[in-house]
Amino acid sequence: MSDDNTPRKSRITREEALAYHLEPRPGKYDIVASTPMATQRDLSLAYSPGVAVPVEAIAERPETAYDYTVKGNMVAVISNGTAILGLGNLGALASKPVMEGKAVLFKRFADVNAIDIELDTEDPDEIINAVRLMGPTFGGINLEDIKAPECFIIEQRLKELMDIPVFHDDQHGTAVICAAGLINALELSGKKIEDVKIVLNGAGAAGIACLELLKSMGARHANCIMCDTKGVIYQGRSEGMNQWKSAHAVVTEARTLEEAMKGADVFLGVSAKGAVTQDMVQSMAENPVIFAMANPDPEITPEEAHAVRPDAIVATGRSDYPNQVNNVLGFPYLFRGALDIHARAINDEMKIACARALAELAREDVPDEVAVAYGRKLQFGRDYIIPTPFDPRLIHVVPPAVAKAGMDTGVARRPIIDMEGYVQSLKARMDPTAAILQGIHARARQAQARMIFAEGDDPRVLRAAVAWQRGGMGQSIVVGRENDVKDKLEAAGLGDAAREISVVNAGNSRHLEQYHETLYARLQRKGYDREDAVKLANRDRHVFASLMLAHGHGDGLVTGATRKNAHVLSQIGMVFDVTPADGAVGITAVLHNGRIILMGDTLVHEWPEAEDLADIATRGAHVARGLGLEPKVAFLSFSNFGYPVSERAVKMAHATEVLDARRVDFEYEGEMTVDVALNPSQAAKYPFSRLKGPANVLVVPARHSASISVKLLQEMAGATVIGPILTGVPQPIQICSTGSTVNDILNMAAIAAGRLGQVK
Ligand SMILES: NC(=O)C1=CN([C@@H]2O[C@H](COP(=O)(O)OP(=O)(O)OC[C@H]3O[C@@H](n4cnc5c(N)ncnc54)[C@H](OP(=O)(O)O)[C@@H]3O)[C@@H](O)[C@H]2O)C=CC1
Ligand SMILES: CC(=O)C(=O)O
Ligand SMILES: [Mg+2]
Repeated sequence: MSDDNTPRKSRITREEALAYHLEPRPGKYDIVASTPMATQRDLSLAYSPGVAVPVEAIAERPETAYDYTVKGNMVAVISNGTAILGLGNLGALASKPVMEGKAVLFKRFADVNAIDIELDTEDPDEIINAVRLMGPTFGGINLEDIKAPECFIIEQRLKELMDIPVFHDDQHGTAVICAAGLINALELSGKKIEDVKIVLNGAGAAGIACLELLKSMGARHANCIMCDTKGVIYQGRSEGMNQWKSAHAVVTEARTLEEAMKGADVFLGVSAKGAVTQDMVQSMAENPVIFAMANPDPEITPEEAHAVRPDAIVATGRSDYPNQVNNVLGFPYLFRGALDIHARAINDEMKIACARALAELAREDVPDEVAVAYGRKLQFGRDYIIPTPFDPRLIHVVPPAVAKAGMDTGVARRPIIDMEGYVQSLKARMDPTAAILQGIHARARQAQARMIFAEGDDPRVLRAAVAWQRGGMGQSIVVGRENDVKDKLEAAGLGDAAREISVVNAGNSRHLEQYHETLYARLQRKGYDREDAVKLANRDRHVFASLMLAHGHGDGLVTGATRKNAHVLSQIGMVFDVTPADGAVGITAVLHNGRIILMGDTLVHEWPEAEDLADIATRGAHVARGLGLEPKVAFLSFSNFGYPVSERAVKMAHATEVLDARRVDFEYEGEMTVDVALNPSQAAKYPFSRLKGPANVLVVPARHSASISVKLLQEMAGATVIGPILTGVPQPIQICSTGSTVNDILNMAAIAAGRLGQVK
């Protein structure tokens, strides 16, 4: 956490942004089948002849399309690229990264399936026709980054033509979030919407919609001045006008933004980077509210605004400043609520319900996990006027408010009867694994560790080290040769990072003598003379990095991306006690399809006995708790509770007896097969089992079975694998695998920094 209660700014580079879109596959999403298509029977059901049955059912009763197809959870994100963020008209193709991004946000935040469709035309009639014809496919249409005034015509006409919600996000999504933020900002500055003087810059899609919504909430027409590239929109102006702008023209002497800003209480920017100067901000009324919402760069930065007006409440559209007023807080949840009532439209009442729900949520006590994720205490106030996008409450607070408003105003085809049940179902929609990864990174960010990256000769490691430091996670210390690190950073397009991260090696370390002494003291009775120890410390980066950690010249260590686990562990063992006898255990987290399991031992014990298996279970339970899971341990084998009989299975059953004697405080059971451990219907055959629910910690008989299982899940199912997490030792050391990506290395660094595996 930073001392000044503001988040650390994370910088991203051009190269990082391109790499994010390039890897692991071009683009940002895949489409995944929700049914298996494995057998001849599946084929007959999913396709011919079985598919004829739902076809006929839908032809007879069209509303059953919501039951038999993906329509009811499917939204089209449609653009022609004429107003891509604040970048202007860059065309349909160039808008695709933004539209794919919106599709991913729909999925990530509200479990709505969305697909991007870029239409290569600026002709409103062509767009209207294309979208109208797509109607049967989707439960809703999200128009995006289509410029004004064409967007108004397109949306209005499609609303008339289509029987599903048509929603231009830049208009109404932005207006809703702006309204939510403004309700709270005005509350904090002690002003009323009826009284405030509002200046809005940008008379396009977002601007017109924002002002309309605010007026419907009480803002007075005469108090609102709208500006565009030609200045103030006053009554009688003829240049650059259209009917939508005219509706907001006022009688005023002001002709420029600068003149309009004098004495204004509120500035709303949905125009372009840098459109507002410090002088303009300076001239505003007391306790001014400034929402500089242009993306990716605001009209004025919070630093610039605060420098001249410390009393200002400032928001931007970006995620790296406090108060992110961005439509990402709206569209996922508005559509979730609308889809769940099979809505015909998203109307004003639903939008206002969304704005009020967001405004109210920001005033509530913020759960610890959100505070941790943002690395600072979030409390309703000038730096927290609106919930943050990663707030896990949004999914079950906002859609019910939207759905209820839709039901009350008659747009629901299928009203929700059991609202409480609906709230529970929304909670269950969210993939807990995302929250777990977020938690790992949040805890690490809070620790602000000086992370030692031992393998500075590897470009992946260097990119991870740069991302660690630039991402505000802490300081990066790279072990490597200065010139080599510099060259490799340059080759990765990160040349300027060479000055930012520390590069340490035996040649430039001030502590080399100390390291030699420590290593010699440790190894002298293991057949090493002083010269051996000196050479080892100087030449082996795993040993050198471990010595740095041992002397407190770093707070955590990540290595293993370039050499096999077993080798790396034995080199670390030159400095630290990391053998099975010392209590070390490797636990791997496997994340897939919204589930997480922890598997052990994947690193240290080759062939564990019953006592070792009990240790592994205990360490697995410790890691589970560190991740916020209540541990349920299953000892796995090929048999269930004694049948078929085998020496190998018996040792797994004995492990439960060891835990009985130790009186541990977590659930465990065994031996059992993996399906009985994970599948409640299989588990039901053993009603005496002490596990209440599916296991989440799987203890396997030996390291080879652990390795086979993890790699099989990774290769066959595409599971995300984190680990092996080295646990049971006091030092925050984590060992990656040779196939690690930059993200995998960052995850391991975060685990080390958060001391997830460490024993107290
Ligand atoms: N934070 C958020 O959630 C959102 C932010 N936005 C941001 O709002 C901005 C506008 O988007 P959108 O409404 O879709 O685009 P449009 O193209 O529909 O409208 C742009 C408007 O801004 C005006 N404008 C452009 N540059 C200036 C300037 N320097 N000074 C004054 N007015 C200017 C244009 O004036 P004229 O009419 O004279 O051409 C036009 O009225 C973008 O930066 C976008 O990123 C948009 C949606 C959501
Ligand atoms: C956030 C958004 O939709 C925009 O800037 O266009
Ligand atoms: Mg947009």
